[in-house]
Amino acid sequence: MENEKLISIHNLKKYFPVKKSSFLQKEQLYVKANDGITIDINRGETFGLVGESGCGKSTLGRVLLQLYPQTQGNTIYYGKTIYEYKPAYVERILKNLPEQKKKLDALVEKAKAVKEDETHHNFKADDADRVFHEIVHLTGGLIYAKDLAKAGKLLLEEYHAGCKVVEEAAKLEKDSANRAAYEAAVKKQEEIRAQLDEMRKECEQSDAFLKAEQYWDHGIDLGMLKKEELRLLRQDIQIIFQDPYSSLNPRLTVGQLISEPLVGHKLFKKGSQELEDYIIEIMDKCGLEKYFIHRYPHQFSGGQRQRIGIARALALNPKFIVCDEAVSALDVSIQSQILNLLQELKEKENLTYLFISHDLSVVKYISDRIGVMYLGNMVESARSEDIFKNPLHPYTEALLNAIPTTDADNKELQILEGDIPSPVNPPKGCKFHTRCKYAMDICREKNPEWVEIEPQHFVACHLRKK
Ligand SMILES: Nc1ncnc2c1ncn2[C@@H]1O[C@H](COP(=O)(O)OP(=O)(O)OP(=O)(O)O)[C@@H](O)[C@H]1O
Repeated sequence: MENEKLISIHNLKKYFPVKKSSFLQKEQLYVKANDGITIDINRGETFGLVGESGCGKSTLGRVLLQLYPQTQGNTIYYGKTIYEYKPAYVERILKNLPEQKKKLDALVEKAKAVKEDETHHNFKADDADRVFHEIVHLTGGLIYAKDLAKAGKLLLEEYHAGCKVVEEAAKLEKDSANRAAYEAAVKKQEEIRAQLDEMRKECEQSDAFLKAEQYWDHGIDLGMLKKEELRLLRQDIQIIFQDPYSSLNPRLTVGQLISEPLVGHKLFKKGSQELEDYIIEIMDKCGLEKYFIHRYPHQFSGGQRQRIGIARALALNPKFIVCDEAVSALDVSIQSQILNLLQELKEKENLTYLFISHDLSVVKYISDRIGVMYLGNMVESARSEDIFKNPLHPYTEALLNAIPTTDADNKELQILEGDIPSPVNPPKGCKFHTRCKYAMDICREKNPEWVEIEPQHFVACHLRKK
């Protein structure tokens, strides 16, 4: 199923435990680096992520790649379907649907019994929500079917039929004589889907059913993957770091640096001519001369080193790249060259970027949409031009006012009076209220909801009610 989303993040949380200060300290404290982020990233777009240092941008980038395991929430990846990828969790859930539902119901009951603590956290509610999403992406509304064992069995048949379609399609690509087998596989899947539709009609068309129904798709829940499954999927999802000095192994030549992930993923044989040809092709795409192949990172300038980092990520033919402050360490003139290269590659290679930067003028230049983060939360997101023309969150407004007018001034954002509160013990209510000039009583009490005020323009602020 085609989906314009490439990644869908739901209630994503990443908490880092803080080391206890003494053995008398009972409560485990956490740095709430990401504290409930819900956002979609669409195919082919550059999603810019801005906010002051420490607001959790890098953490979000790393959690998306599952370099850090997520504490809560769901990250669904649509670059491949479950039929193509066959992650083990699909069978585990569908084979045991009645038990899965029981587990979910128990979590929902527990969540109801827990009162939110003063920092508005109900961890049981998070558990229930996560497990709900883990299941409904596979079942849709059939999670509420009367005969769950039967629903699970049929969904599993549909899944196997879908996997068969993928296999036959691959054979067809190699051999046109396989058309009949392919068509038979498609027909079988359609028949099972028709039976599933019948089952759906038999369910009570309640709000809960309809809510679950909207999630039925064939994306991959990254948080559910086993280590080895994740390793394979990393081909699709790459990262480029800020500091090309420390992210490149100084003992390896450019050729070795680019070939390392290719050999690791068994795409090429070490030392083969094909590999060398491919590396030169990638280097060329990234503006690196062929004869650089035997040089070491220290023999290059910062901009060239960043090109090596880009080539390394690009070599695996990824679909999605997190660019984490990818140009922040470079001189302004070099920055624009690297930004142009990224832009060019995005179009040629059909890439999607999450572009993390503390510098709004850079983000403005490259992004289709922008998300603004404050203390672990997304406070606003919209199309780039709407963020600049019509900022709805007071924090976004302050960020925009702080864009330096002389572009030589590329310093960390120091935009508002007052310190950023601690992410270990953030302010109650809206986390921004301690620095907001419009703060009202409700802002000190209640966390504002994330609402869509205009198409594609989301904000979490009590001033903006729909
Ligand atoms: N591995 C870690 N262990 C413990 N705390 C961490 C870890 N990584 C990040 N943090 C904390 O999480 C919060 C968010 O950090 P993060 O690096 O994601 O912010 P950022 O917006 O990218 O800022 P910067 O641009 O300064 O890196 C910070 O308080 C940081 O100290």
